[in-house]
Amino acid sequence: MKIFEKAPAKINLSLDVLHKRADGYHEVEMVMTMVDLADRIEMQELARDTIIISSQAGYIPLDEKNLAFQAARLIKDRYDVKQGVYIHLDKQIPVAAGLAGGSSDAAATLRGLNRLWNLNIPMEELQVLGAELGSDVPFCVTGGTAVARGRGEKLEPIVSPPQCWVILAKPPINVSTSEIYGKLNARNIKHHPSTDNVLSAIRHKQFDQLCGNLGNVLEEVTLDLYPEVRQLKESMQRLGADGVLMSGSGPTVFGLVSKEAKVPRIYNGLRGFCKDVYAVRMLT
Ligand SMILES: C[C@@](CO)(OP(=O)(O)O)[C@H](O)COP(=O)(O)OP(=O)(O)OC[C@H]1O[C@@H](n2ccc(N)nc2=O)[C@H](O)[C@@H]1O
Ligand SMILES: Nc1ncnc2c1ncn2[C@@H]1O[C@H](COP(=O)(O)OP(=O)(O)O)[C@@H](O)[C@H]1O
Repeated sequence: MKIFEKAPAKINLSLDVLHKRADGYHEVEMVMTMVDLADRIEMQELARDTIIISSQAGYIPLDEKNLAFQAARLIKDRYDVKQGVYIHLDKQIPVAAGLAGGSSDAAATLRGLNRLWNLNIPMEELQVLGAELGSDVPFCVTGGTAVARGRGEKLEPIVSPPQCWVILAKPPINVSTSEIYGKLNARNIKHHPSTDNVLSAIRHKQFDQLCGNLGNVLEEVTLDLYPEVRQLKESMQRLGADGVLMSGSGPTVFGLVSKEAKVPRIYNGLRGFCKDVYAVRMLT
């Protein structure tokens, strides 16, 4: 049997760091949502006890370093599954972008194999498994819109943000999440976003309020290290996006746009100097 799962990209509408923990992780408070840019994952049963990964993308690992491989191995080990699986990743989400492409592939693999092997694992249990693979995986298991706390695994689902266009632009650099967290001085953050204001704007479907309250403390680090990300943010603002923010640890910058008529100008303006530009909808 063969099944398919979609693995959408996430964006962080706000990302606050409360403090650095004794285990080295950072205690976060983030508002996360999914956008309509997704990898497509095909999973096919194999009688042999093996995990095989393939992808059309030449730039991701296809061995045990792949997060989809790790997800398959985890579920096989934990539930004593003797069959194998062939997993093909049709990558559409740019890699190491701050869009959780790998985490979403891992989450989709957990959901897919749960179906393929009729394991009937509840979603909450899949999220607990996902946390072993990465901090963003539990959110990606259920998707939607949520506040994430802890190191990202404590989730509180909330209503969808007001519908709008999301323009994503990734400059041609790779950013390491651990390097960015490593360079953050959690005791000396200049500007904390207000999670409450972001949540209130979402609950009351106030688009302008949402745009005015977007904030990400990791921008302080990434924008200083990579001036091209700061330039990209400024370009997106100049081209007329209503709210602009870096997603996660970067380097992708997203712009929220309410009027469809404004989208082509921003998209084409960015394409002039950035290859990876996408105009997508928020997933509601
Ligand atoms: C920054 C965020 C925001 O959504 O996303 P990305 O930029 O990666 O998409 C996440 O917090 C990233 O989640 P994820 O990419 O799953 O991180 P992990 O694999 O768990 O951790 C990678 C490294 O980041 C650091 N890390 C991660 C999460 C956290 N709350 N505190 C940390 O300090 C740790 O150094 C860890 O070794
Ligand atoms: N299925 C996968 N898709 C993308 N990247 C993957 C995957 N599996 C492992 N990786 C590795 O994970 C790292 C982070 O990739 P990704 O999840 O796309 O970025 P981010 O955490 O910034 O959102 C990259 O170095 C990449 O090589």
